[in-house]
This record gives sequence, structure tokens and C-alpha cells, in this order.
Amino acid sequence: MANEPMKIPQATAKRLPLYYRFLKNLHSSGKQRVSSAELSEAVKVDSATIRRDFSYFGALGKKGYGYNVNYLLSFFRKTLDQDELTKVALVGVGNLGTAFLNYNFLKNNNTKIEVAFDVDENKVGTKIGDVPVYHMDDLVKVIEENDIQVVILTVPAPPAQAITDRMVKANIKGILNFTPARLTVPSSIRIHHIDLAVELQSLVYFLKNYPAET
Ligand SMILES: NC(=O)c1ccc[n+]([C@@H]2O[C@H](COP(=O)([O-])OP(=O)(O)OC[C@H]3O[C@@H](n4cnc5c(N)ncnc54)[C@H](O)[C@@H]3O)[C@@H](O)[C@H]2O)c1
Repeated sequence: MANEPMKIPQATAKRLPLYYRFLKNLHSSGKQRVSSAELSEAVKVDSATIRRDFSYFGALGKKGYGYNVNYLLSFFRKTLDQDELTKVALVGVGNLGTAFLNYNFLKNNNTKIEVAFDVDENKVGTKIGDVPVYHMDDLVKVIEENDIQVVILTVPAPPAQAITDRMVKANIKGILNFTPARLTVPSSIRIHHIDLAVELQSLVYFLKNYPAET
């Protein structure tokens, strides 16, 4: 956790992981400084926005020097809670869920899928990518025991709301929802929907209406 609470606009906060990943790569290739133009090219955010975003972090780039990579990295690490491991649960070990369990999130940041849940007896009791799969009946107990606050939801749409209601009881704080279901939760819980169909549609729309320059 950052020592003092910092208020940055949501739009800026959403870009932090993007900046963070790029800066980590820069750092590991030995680069000490970066200009907003270079950053802009790499993360596809215009440089005026980058300069404004960075001003919230107290990182004021110097003309002809750019930004100090180490300073920015340590700031992002604190702000994004990268110094602390965030434990995540996954519910629904099907096609999509299995792919996530096999993917090592730790490579890029400090989130780790700690436990998974399903109702399929063939999956319960197994381990996928080192992650144990529990039965849904043990959801609340296992989530509380492991102090998990974030859940990735990869079940079919019909049971998604009922499962969400159970997670609310387990004091979950955030849900990354891959199902097409629109979920209702108390205002204290944050949901991010990831709808691949919508993203794809939006890409096609932009290609048609704003073709990339060649
Ligand atoms: N596969 C994809 O590429 C993809 C892409 C985008 C979105 N989605 C969405 O992600 C979700 C999962 O897709 P999938 O292809 O992995 O489906 P899937 O059928 O392969 O997997 C669903 C899993 O959820 C489990 N499940 C069913 N009911 C459950 C319950 N009540 N409690 C706990 N687990 C339960 C099933 O046993 C199964 O393991 C769907 O909502 C789908 O629309 C999938």
C-alpha cells in the first residue's frame, strides 16, 4: 500500500499498468531515462496526456532529459501495490479458466491465482498450473481462509449472478467478469467486465472509421 493515499483521476489510474509494464521492460534493458515522446510511441497514449498523468505522480520530466525510469518504477510499484502479493481466486475451470490457470501472471506483476473453484467432480481435487481446484460448496470457507479479495469469473452466464451473490458473502472486493452476464453487486464491490465480443466490434468499427495511417 502507498504510505499516503493519493488521489489520481480514474482515467490516469487505468493507464498505470500500461506505463508500469513498459517501464519495467526499459529498466531490465538498462535504460535510465525515457522521454514522453518515447513513452507515447510505445504505449500509444499521446505525450500531452502522459505529461499530465505523470505530473500527478510528482514526476516532472526535464526538457532534454525526460523521466527517471527508476523513480517512476518505484512510484508505480507502490501505487499499484506491486510490493504486496494480491491473491486471486478463479471460479469456473473451463476453456478460458484453464488457460488463465496455466498463465503465470507473476511474470508481469504481483498478482497470483491462489485457488480455483468448479462444480465438475472431474476437476475438483485436481491441480491445474499448480493451482488447487476446490468445490463450489467450499467457496466462502476457502476464500476467507486464504484472505482473497479478487475473483476472476469464468463460468457460463446463467449461474454467474448466484455465484456472485455467494462471493459477496465471502467479502470479496473486486470481480473481473469474463461472462456476458451483467452482474448486480453492492456499491462497495468493484466489477470490471471484459467482453471480447464488444472489444472486437470496437476494433472493427475503428478500422472502418479511423483506419491506421500507413
Ligand atoms: N472461451 C472463450 O474464448 C471465451 C471468450 C470470452 C468469454 N467467454 C466467457 O467465459 C465464460 C467461460 O467460458 P468457457 O469457454 O471457459 O466455458 P466452459 O464451458 O469451457 O467452462 C465453464 C466452467 O464453469 C464451470 N461451471 C458451470 N457452472 C458452475 C457453477 N455453478 N459454479 C462453478 N463452476 C461452474 C463448468 O464446470 C466449467 O468448468 C463464459 O461465460 C463465456 O461466455 C469465453
